[in-house]
Amino acid sequence: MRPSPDLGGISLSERIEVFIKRLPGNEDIALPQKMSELASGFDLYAAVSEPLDLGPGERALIPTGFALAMPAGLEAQIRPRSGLAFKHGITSLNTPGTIDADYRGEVKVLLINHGKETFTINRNERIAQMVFQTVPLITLTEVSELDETERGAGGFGHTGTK
Ligand SMILES: O=c1ccn([C@H]2C[C@H](O)[C@@H](COP(=O)(O)OP(=O)(O)OP(=O)(O)O)O2)c(=O)[nH]1
Ligand SMILES: [Mg+2]
Repeated sequence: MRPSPDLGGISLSERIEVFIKRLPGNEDIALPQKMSELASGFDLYAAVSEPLDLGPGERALIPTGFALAMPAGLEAQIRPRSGLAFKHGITSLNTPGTIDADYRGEVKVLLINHGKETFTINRNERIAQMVFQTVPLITLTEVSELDETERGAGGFGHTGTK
């Protein structure tokens, strides 16, 4: 058996428990679901009270009907679904959206319509996906000088013309 790398206490082979709370009035909304065994993301379902029309260029904050509590050292990212983006131009404006470990409010999805047609978001429709990630606990230490590297300050394409 191969050993799991140590990620500061979080073992990749261990399941990490994240608490999810359905918010009142959302008993009919599906909880986030993985659509295949090893999917990265849990698909998120729209908790709009009635169908919401998103016209070309319009954006809207879509409720999901749940809140989370996850251990320190995790975050959740809200990412677009590629099918909605490809077929309809529907994506998440602030992708990847950041759900902080200490956030206890309703998880929301900021959608924008980059397509040419109005897109209707129905209750309980899958609108985005949520991927959990580990976030190392960092202390930022101010210094007056940084070490030297081969790259130095080169960036923004300095290694080639394309
Ligand atoms: O797509 C998103 C992005 C954020 N949030 C919630 C959870 C997150 O923990 C909180 C704050 O998000 P962020 O830090 O991106 O927003 P901000 O503009 O910096 O607001 P704040 O000052 O509250 O941190 O809003 C969502 O529900 N969905
Ligand atoms: Mg913030």
